[in-house]
Amino acid sequence: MTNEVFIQCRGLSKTYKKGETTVTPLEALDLDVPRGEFLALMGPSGSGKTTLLNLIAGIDSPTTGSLTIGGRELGKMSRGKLTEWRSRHCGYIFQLYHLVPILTAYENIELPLLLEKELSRKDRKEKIEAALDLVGLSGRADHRPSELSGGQEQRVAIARAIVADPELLVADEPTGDLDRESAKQILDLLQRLSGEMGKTIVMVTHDSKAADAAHRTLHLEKGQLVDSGLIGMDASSAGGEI
Ligand SMILES: Nc1ncnc2c1ncn2[C@@H]1O[C@H](COP(=O)(O)OP(=O)(O)OP(=O)(O)O)[C@@H](O)[C@H]1O
Repeated sequence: MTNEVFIQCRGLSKTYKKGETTVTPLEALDLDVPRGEFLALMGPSGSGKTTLLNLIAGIDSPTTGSLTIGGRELGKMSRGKLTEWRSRHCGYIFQLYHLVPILTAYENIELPLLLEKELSRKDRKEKIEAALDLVGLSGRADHRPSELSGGQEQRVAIARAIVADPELLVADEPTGDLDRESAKQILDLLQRLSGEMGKTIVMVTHDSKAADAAHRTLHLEKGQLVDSGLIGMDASSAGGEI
């Protein structure tokens, strides 16, 4: 982990209006995430975890406040620019993998690379094989999702998330549907991705054992952080080692 703040949220809020009702899943949130940190977010159902994750991943835009990632202000980007930013800089890992069932592991991992027109078939092959090797599934390239275990499917999904080499990975309950042993393999992999490859990882989880794999755990309640999300201000109560 470095001292450089990679993700910075200041006064970050998200509001949805449905008819007469206004819902505010996130309210005036301040958060610093250093480059290379593996951060876990916990909190009760409806506390705003997925909303925060989707803002950080550039899937949704904040209503007010600022969100800067790698020096770029995401809140000011148009929809098109945000989509372009996301495809280059952020890999998303879902609880239920979201693999395409009719494609093989190799073809699923290839999907994000098809957006990069300048990459040749050979370049793609090298990257896909490296990603398969990293997640320990080199022998399963030709298998479809239905021929893989849940843990293997999640490893293919992680290979797909990292194949284009984004600096940031967001994971929404990546171990939520897995047994202990498969969950441990996924968490070990995420630790390696931050520790050895310098990826910044933000992971939502309900499982405190999964959160233990992260450098730091923050808790959300009613759209606000219970612990300070700022580095150096309250590191002890944040449970972090930074
Ligand atoms: N698109 C939307 N329109 C209206 N309300 C929304 C929308 N997205 C989220 N919300 C509301 O925002 C609140 C926070 O939702 P969010 O999904 O971020 O919570 P969560 O902490 O991830 O919950 P869970 O652990 O159950 O996944 C909820 O009350 C939810 O109903």
